Amino acid sequence: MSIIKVKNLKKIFNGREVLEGISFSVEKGEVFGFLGPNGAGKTTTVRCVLGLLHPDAGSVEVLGGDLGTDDPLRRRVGVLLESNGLSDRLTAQENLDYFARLYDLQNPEERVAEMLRFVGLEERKDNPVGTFSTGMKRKLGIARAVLNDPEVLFLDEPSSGLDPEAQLMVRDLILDLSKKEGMTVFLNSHNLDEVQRVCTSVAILHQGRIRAFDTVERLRGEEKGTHLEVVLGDPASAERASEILRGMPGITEVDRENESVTAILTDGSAAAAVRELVQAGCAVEEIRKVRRSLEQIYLEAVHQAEGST
Ligand SMILES: Nc1ncnc2c1ncn2[C@@H]1O[C@H](COP(=O)(O)OP(=O)(O)OP(=O)(O)O)[C@@H](O)[C@H]1O
Repeated sequence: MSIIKVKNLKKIFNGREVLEGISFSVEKGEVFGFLGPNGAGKTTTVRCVLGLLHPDAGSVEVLGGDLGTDDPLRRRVGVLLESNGLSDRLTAQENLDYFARLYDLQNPEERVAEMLRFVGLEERKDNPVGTFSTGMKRKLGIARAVLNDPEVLFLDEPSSGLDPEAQLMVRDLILDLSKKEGMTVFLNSHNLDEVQRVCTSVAILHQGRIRAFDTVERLRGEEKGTHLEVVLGDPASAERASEILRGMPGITEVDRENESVTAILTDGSAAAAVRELVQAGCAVEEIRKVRRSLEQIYLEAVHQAEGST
């Protein structure tokens, strides 16, 4: 079931098409990463999805409706944009109490206590937020965004400006929300490592067009099998090894570059393949399983797009 559906979305600013008819969807329970270089149109897309900006063409649906016009629907959505939406003068508890009243929660005290625990801030609940570190403020911002137990959560650059430890805490919170609470998460981020670790699907936007949109697993080619790289002692040995691998069942997409041979293992074990190479007299120096990183995929998509414009 699609929680977010974007179809042929167009947005024009000052006569310039900033979004050129983009389409993507986010399924229930997914953590979706929305990627793209500066100025690609990510914020514009998110503002259209949240109903803060009116598209020039196309359609946007969140939980089957329009967030721009449907008040009850907005209560089923959590949003954490650049600012954490907190008052520095109030304590952590007072901040959440305020939003609990705003959302008209049924058991506000319980829910606020639960959320302070969830983000690990119960011991600091009586301190003014102005005394908090950037990481603590971000965690409280996430607690604020999920206070009303939303079905879908929008996060804009949740780890920007955070040190590695705080980034890790934010990442764990996102994974907890997705795995334990079954929340659908829309993550707008430049942090490819974070996206690779938490997202199940991604879209890459570049100059107002979607250049890639798929599950992380498929983009990394993992559904095809295990990607292997075999390093041999010399190019001749590598050529011989690639011929042998090409003739083996359960191995596809064999490619050689200098002393290195890459292949995809669709069936059988890497050890059995290496045994055959060694028995045939190939000087195998190293074998490793390789995974395409999201960074490679991202850079390829962006460079391809730049080459085609
Ligand atoms: N209100 C506006 N009026 C005119 N142009 C705008 C407006 N908002 C955005 N733009 C332009 O639209 C393009 C896309 O901007 P957007 O902020 O959506 O990009 P982004 O992908 O979010 O970038 P970043 O990663 O830097 O935040 C940019 O060229 C920007 O200058």
